Amino acid sequence: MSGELVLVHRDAALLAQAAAARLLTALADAQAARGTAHLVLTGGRNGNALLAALAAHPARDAVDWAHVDLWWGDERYLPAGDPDRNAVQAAAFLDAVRPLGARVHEMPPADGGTPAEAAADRYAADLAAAAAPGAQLPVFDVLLLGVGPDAHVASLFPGHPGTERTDATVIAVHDSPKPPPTRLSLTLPALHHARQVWLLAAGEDKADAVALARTSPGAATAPAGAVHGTERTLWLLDEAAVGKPA
Ligand SMILES: O=C1O[C@H](COP(=O)(O)O)[C@@H](O)[C@H](O)[C@H]1O
Repeated sequence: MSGELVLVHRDAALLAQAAAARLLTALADAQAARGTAHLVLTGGRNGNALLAALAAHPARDAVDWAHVDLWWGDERYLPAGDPDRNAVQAAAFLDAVRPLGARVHEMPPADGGTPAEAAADRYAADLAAAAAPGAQLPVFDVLLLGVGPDAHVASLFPGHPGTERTDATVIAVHDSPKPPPTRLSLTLPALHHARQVWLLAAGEDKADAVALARTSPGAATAPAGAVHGTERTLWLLDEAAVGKPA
């Protein structure tokens, strides 16, 4: 099992600022070690706040963005440009790093005809194309996961069949308990292809999910507690999400 660390910041804004600074260092370290960095992005409140802080960070360009691959852990399967797509909510960050050469791998948007399964297969193929020969996935340097109030991560929801899928790296998720109902998600085995997993949670409404996940009851009950990095698993929380002052 990888090393696990819990860091608690005063509030959500500080959490986003501190995580952004930490992420820039992690990406620069990955590039120093391997020349390139693979980062998996998350949607949701905390993921969006982190990306906004990253885009505005004075040390943003300490990272060589021309050697960064940006992936998504999940996406809401909606048409391109829909304001509820994770990639659209991250547009300010993506628009800041694209001109610097970052390779942005968005999950396919719904086009009114392509089944979500075909879109998932397409993203799996994109991932495989970036992997070492014979592998299905690149090794992600940092994988960001926003923890939902029900302890879901990516689009893997408690009690939902997606948490059990081991036959694919990317799946279509139907009847999601959180709108929209159709989503694309990396599976648990794919999420485990990361050196560092960072779980983000801020706010009182996340306290129960964090407490439950930290007891590791299993993926079917709390997917957030079932994802671990091969080198490190980092819980990045604010005081409200731990339910008491640190
Ligand atoms: O729908 C989603 O929600 C979660 C967490 O969102 P939050 O707003 O409760 O923080 C996020 O991890 C996931 O990427 C997203 O699609």
